[in-house]
Amino acid sequence: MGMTIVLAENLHRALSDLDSSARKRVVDFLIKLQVEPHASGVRLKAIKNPRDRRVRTARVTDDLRAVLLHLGDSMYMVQTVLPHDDAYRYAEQVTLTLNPATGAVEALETARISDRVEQVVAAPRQRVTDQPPLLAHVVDRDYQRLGVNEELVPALRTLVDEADLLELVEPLPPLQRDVLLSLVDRSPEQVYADLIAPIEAPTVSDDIPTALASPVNQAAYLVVTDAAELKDALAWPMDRWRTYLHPSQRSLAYPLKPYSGPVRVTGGPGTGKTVVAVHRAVSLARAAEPGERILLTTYGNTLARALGELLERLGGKVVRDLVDVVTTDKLARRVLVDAGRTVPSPLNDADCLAALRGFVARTGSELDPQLLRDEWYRIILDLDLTSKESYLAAHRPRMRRLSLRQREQVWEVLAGFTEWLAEHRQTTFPQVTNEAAAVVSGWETKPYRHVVVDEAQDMTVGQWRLLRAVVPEATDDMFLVGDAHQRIYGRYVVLSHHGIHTRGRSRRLTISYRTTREIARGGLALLKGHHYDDLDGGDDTLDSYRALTRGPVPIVAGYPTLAAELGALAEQVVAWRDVGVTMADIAVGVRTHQIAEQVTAAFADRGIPAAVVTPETYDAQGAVHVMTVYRLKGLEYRCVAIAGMSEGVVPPKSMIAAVGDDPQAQRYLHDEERARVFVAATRPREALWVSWHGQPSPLVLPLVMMFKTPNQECA
Ligand SMILES: Nc1ncnc2c1ncn2[C@@H]1O[C@H](COP(=O)(O)OP(=O)(O)OP(=O)(O)O)[C@@H](O)[C@H]1O
Repeated sequence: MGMTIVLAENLHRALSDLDSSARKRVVDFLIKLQVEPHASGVRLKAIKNPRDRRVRTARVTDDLRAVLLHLGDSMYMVQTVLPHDDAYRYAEQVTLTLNPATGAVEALETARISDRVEQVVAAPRQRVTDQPPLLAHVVDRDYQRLGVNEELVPALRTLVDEADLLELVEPLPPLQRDVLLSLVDRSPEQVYADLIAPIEAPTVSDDIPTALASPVNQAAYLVVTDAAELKDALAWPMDRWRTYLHPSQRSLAYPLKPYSGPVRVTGGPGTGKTVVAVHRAVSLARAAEPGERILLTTYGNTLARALGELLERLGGKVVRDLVDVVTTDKLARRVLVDAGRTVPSPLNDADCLAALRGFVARTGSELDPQLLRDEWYRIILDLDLTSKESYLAAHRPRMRRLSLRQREQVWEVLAGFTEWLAEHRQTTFPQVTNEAAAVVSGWETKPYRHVVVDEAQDMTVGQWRLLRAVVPEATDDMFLVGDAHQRIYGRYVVLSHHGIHTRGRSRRLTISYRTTREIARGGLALLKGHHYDDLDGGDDTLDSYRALTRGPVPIVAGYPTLAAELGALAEQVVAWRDVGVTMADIAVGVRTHQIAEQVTAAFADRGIPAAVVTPETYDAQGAVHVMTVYRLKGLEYRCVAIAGMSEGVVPPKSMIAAVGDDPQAQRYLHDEERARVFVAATRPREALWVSWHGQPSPLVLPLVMMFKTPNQECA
């Protein structure tokens, strides 16, 4: 029988520093260790004077040594792989302990921790400054309750500078690091609620193999017992989230007992909602009874494709085959086709608007086609209203105010338009969705046992009706993730009004794993002073939203002309490339397709490869990805530029003119546009650029105030 091998998260970090041939040698070594531990190639050596007697080293290449801990007759934990001297230094000082507060198994580098503590305590700036300590609001008992190593406390009491804190936390295990960085601007109670309370059953076991099975440790260690699993876990490139979910994420995706009904998870950008949704789909698929199917759905094509890829990478083909990954629009068509109906290819939003324009021009109506489409989509079709009376009496949350006479006119034009569409054998997605919801409601056997929804904030009422109807009301029936701050299509929904009751089963994720603190701060500034809902009629807030890594300050700059702006942006792209960012890890988000074309043309003139991204080309290799801010939703890149953020473009002049002086309509327009800017601004993992020509859009002014360098003048 082979060995049980425990892979520490640390090892993955060490592997990312190695080139591919060295990584392959590490994988070969680990497979030998797992399969034939006594083979001649694997020599495990105890070292002199270890702090932890279980420590062993092993040769991987002439230069590289693995550092392991022998945890029992047939169990080894692999901590890291380092160059020879570093490996021995690490091996001498590492010690494996159980955190009494959290139950986490922690590999502590005691000497490094002591050195950092000494440095901080002795740092000259501590003595000359009269600033209060950074963590003055935390008392010793808090540290104990939050599982912070007691050796750090003297340094934590005195440090005044966040840079010192970053130094201090660098050698710590991930959970302690998260706790300490979170304490900078949160109370100990909030940090406890966010990071420690979600650790289910933090029963501290003295026995490390037993402790490794608890959720908190599954976040930092992967236990493997066969070579295939080992190979898969070390496949490259490796996404850390595949294996090391944060306890607050893991407890959502892999709950200890079934949920008694629908679950709602909210959280700001990059908090891992998609990752949790995909893990949830995997966990449901693995537990599925024969014949049960799972639906994993979202709003747009690009995202659905990305979800399918994540699912397969995480769960493999067996899981992928049990889960239908489709947009909710496609689901609607599929249901009708399965019911034997003929469905013409539906018009998309833009085509529907064009058809309405033509119809309005032919009938001589003076109503604005955009308004007509909004009334049709957001009220008549969304609420599935089939009579004029029901339309005139309908509740109109977040819609433009219209007089009774105007609404009568709207109904008449739209009744005519609906007939015209039917005569021409055309339909739209909301119509197909309503028909599908009605059809599937009548089915005794539902097509799915579980439904998982990503980007829930952008689903329409009609889509919720359909989603509720495709799955029976039962345990674990629906799992929804979303964020109203990122609602870019203005669909305000109260889930409980549509038979989706999540009360008592809602959770919020708060740590962004994507953005830097600087970018998160900018994102929050964009939304400051505005209110957001929690998808179920309550309020949501990003008060506890935070990022843990640092990065460059966003570049926020205005130019006199579009040509000057795109010239400067091209220089920035070259600067990113020069520091090693690949072209396909750079995205440019703009407000319109026309500006997207102008960006690619300007880049082409300067020899920078760039492609306007569609769902089919979203992974275009070797080129900067240029797209509208809508398409950036759900995606992420190392560097993101949002360009053309000028007054009159964001929001577009034509839309401002169309809403006229109705203050409510103006507010909704600005809310939607703000959400788009917010979504775009929170896509980068490392660097953000925001620019405009002429005057800046009022929506980016908070960024201008926060980041603009004094020598950059607005044009
Ligand atoms: N536990 C984790 N450890 C490391 N990385 C993680 C973890 N969870 C998520 N990530 C990474 O953080 C990034 C954001 O995750 P994800 O896309 O799931 O967030 P999201 O909340 O859906 O974001 P958005 O709302 O902005 O679309 C991804 O790169 C993901 O791989």
